Amino acid sequence: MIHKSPTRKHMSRFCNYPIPQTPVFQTGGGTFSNRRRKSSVTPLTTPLSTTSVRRRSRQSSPSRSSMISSPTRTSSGSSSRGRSADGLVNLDNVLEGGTTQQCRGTISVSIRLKPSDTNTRSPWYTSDDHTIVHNELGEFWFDKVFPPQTNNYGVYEEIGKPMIDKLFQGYNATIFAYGMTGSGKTFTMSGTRDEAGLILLSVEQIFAQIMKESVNNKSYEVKVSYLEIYNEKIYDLLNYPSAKSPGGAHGSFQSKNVPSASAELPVRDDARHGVRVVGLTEQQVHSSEDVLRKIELGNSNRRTGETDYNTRSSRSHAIVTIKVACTELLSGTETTSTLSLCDLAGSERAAGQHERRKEGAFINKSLLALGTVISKLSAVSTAGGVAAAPPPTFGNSHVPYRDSKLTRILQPALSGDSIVTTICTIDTKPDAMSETVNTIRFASRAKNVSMTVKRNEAEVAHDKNELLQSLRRQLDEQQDLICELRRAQPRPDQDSCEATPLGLSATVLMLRRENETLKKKLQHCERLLDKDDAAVEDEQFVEIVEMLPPAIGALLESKIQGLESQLREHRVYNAQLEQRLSEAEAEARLATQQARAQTQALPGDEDGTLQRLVREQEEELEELQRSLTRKNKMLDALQSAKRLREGALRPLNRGLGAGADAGPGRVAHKGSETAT
Ligand SMILES: Nc1ncnc2c1ncn2[C@@H]1O[C@H](COP(=O)(O)OP(=O)(O)OP(=O)(O)O)[C@@H](O)[C@H]1O
Repeated sequence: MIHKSPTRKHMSRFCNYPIPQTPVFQTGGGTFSNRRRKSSVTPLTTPLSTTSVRRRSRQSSPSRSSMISSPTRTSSGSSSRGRSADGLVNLDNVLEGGTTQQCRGTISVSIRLKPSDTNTRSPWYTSDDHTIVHNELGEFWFDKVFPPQTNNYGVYEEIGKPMIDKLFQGYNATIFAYGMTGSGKTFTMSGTRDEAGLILLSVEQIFAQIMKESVNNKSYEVKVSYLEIYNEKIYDLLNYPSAKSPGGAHGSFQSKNVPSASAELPVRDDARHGVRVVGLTEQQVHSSEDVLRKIELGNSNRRTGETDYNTRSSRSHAIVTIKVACTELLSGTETTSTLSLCDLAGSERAAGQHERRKEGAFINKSLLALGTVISKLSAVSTAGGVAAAPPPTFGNSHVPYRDSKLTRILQPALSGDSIVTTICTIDTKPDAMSETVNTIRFASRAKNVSMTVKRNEAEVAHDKNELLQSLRRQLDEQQDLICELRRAQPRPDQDSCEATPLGLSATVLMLRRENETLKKKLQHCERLLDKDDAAVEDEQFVEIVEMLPPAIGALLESKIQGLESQLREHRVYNAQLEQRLSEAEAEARLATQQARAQTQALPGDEDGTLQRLVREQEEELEELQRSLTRKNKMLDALQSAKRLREGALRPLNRGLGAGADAGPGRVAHKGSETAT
């Protein structure tokens, strides 16, 4: 089957099939076109053409789908068409009992070309969004190919944002950058001062999403951890000992802070949590600025050194993990998902300097281990994918995860605990050819790996007291942070800054809003607690409730109490609003009188200050009036809901022979007297 160009145009941009315009040979996710000539490139240790290249003609056989897992293939038979909102997440939702509990598909793989810094013509170029072409080796097809002019935001939009969406649906997500030294992994993940990278952009999106979701009776807690694997040892980048001695335990690297050997952390298999790094600190964060500060601290601790290709080369693999715990306030259930962002150290040829050579050996060994794991997974996926059955789950015995710390840490993600996206960065200059081809080969294999990813389950994590305490803690922390930010805020004019919110930075305003939301949630929880203790005194009501099945009785009681409680709260709030309104009216009257008097006294008030003052007061008055109207409407709605509820209970009362005396609205409990 040969795809013609019109078909190609109409295929989804996220479709996993290679859709060449000409007959092609295929290597994993990448493809060789039949324009391929005999390669004159020698540095390949294993020629691509002899490893996994298969003739295109075979692809039309049933086994074709096994070579590259199709995102459209699911056990439920659902199609991935219209899945474009998921961006480069190559997975289909699988419906179980009406809800999505897992996804199936493949690792998504993209290639990013580094802009050339020479005038030499590169043999590599992109022919469309999915295809990278080498003059001699031919075409390679991936989920996305980013041409050199793409900026970090463009990359984030395609591969970061969809992962954040999945994170908020309860899935874990992992993004890792792979490529030779100097090809742009750190540039992509961490960015520069002028151009934010995937980490910062993702974190900003997470907090923006939290602000959006918090109004729906949800509370969020975000924690960050940051580790590096240097010479096969794991270190906590956020918890370095303060020892600062250039050229310490690990020789000469540019890091200012040098860890003592005791900082090495062990990795363990834990029956409850799976693979975990023991002793790795998780620090709570409240804003993207907060995360940024921590990442900057971590980066300053990360080992860097100079290589032939990069003056500031990362000599370690670094993994930032952002854990987002969402608590449903009404049910008390908690779902935790994690986003892992990995900036791997770059593969390289042997360096001249001893220290670089030693580091390079460790880096290459662990990247080789990762390559082997990916190859195994790819092979298992290819074999398992022949049948239309779901992809196999990979037992530890098949895949050598234990060959390096990197693969051990990535094991849960690669075994279906997480949605995985990889961005492979390449430098297209001629002397990087061998490493670039290795990267393309790695990417092609990764492209074959099938995954079944489970959504994290909600757990009943807290009783209400714990929840209340946690919210109080969050509130205190928010308030401390606001005070801190206020103190740090430059104040050109002491009075005006305090008096008007316009004097505050956007961050403080955002924190204030967040704080307000938290306060409301706290009050809500306190009310829930009060309700739990409130005794229902009306005998008839108790009798009715006791006759009902316990679950319905409890629900009914809780609903009634909720309504009463809301009604009381709105009454109080209404009274406060009325009070504020009359105060504001009085103030406005006074201000108007003063303004008039002063305008008369100073007919030349050309700057209009007084008029502005009056206008502002009037606007505030109007806003308060609008707010009061809104509250009154809510009060009406609540009262009408209460009437409905009483109406619904009436037949029950009658049925029990108790309604005659009780009458509508007499089902009462502690504190409900004022609520009719
Ligand atoms: N897409 C890009 N656009 C502009 N500059 C880039 C790009 N990619 C990389 N660079 C620049 O190239 C240099 C090396 O990039 P970077 O440090 O990100 O490489 P790396 O792959 O992380 O290398 P290593 O593995 O050695 O740490 C940096 O100066 C970086 O700013």
